[in-house]
Amino acid sequence: MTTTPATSAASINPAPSTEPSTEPSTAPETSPSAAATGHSVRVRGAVKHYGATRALAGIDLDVPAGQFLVLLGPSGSGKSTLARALAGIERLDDGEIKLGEYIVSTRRQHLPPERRDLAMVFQDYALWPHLTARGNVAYALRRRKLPAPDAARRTGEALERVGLAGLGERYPHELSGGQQQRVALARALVASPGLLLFDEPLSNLDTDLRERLRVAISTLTRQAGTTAVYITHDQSEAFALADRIGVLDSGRLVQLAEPETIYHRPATPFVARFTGLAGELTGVAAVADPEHAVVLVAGHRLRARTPLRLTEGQRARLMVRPAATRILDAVDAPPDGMLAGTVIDIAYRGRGYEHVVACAESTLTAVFDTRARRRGEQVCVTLDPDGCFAYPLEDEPDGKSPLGELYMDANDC
Ligand SMILES: Nc1ncnc2c1ncn2[C@@H]1O[C@H](COP(=O)(O)OP(=O)(O)OP(=O)(O)O)[C@@H](O)[C@H]1O
Repeated sequence: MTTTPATSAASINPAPSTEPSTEPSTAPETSPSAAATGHSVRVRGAVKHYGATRALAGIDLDVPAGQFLVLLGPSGSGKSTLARALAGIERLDDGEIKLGEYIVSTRRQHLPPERRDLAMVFQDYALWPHLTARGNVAYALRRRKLPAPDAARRTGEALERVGLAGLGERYPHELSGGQQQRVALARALVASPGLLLFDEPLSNLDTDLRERLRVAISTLTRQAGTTAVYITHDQSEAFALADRIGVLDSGRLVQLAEPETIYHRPATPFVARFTGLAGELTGVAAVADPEHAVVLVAGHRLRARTPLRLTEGQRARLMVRPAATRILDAVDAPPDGMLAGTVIDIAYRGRGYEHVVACAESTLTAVFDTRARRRGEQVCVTLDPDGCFAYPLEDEPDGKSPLGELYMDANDC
């Protein structure tokens, strides 16, 4: 099979702004035509080591053309390495990457970034400091060999699409961080690449800007019909953007699914934790079938989903989504599905209050009520079985036991 995208219009972004102020030499373009739609992405057995560190431990991944995939994982899980391997910035030790019809990486062959018909948006914008906003965007069309009026028109349109029509003549140092990232987005979109790679593009921006630029990335990428692979460690960003989410843990893809599936059926305790919990409880499975279990927690019977096989009598960890919790007035003997607890903290969230509640020798955070409870108040917490997941306690791969820990970021989902 050939390894060259014969009709590709290579357009990886220029080097970061720390580079000398000369434009890098680039391979001649194979065709001036733009990709009409995105490329499919196929990764098989991708392995990458840095010395003794295994950054990618055999990744298999398929992204259909035009889909928006978010790779979600903690620091060091291999997200950037995978994105850089897709871009061609890193060489794989083993495995294969196919973009559209063309194999671009194998153990022996490696197509350079500028011939992969993709563009990348980085956390630090990576704009040329010596070029204006317009110049930076136009740079991505340099190898299209378009007539000058066409290139100028497309550059102007791209700046307009990202809301920077009036700022084209400014240099990067004359733009805010959000505006610089909009330039980077326009530069990525202008050449209509087959694949857009985003490496934590919103990390340097404040909350309001993040939200607005996230919407711009979501809408403009989808309008362009481009395939997107977006890297983040922020679960709320992942749920908001993705058609599908791939969760990475220690160089492995541990779940790849629609956001709804990741949220309602996290495949492992790691996925559940990393996608937002109010807290964790331990108990013993009293009743278990393939889909659900009743777990006895401090004498209370709590129903939960069972993403992994759980047998009766087995010790279980019950993981609770924030949205599955609700606070009620205390009752003498809480019925099944409820726990008695004590409010230890309260946070105002506009639409109501989130409470931290000590119960069953653990702590649940982000327990919602429209009215504020008092610190020290005795309450009941109801747990919706659809937002609770019971896993065998001894099957946890990381062996962590975060009972009693507070889940500070659990309010995002
Ligand atoms: N150039 C390098 N040299 C040595 N080790 C590296 C290099 N790049 C990455 N690693 C290691 O490979 C592993 C995966 O790193 P990678 O940057 O892909 O993770 P990540 O999920 O993107 O993390 P972050 O969110 O912090 O950027 C980590 O253990 C990291 O320390």
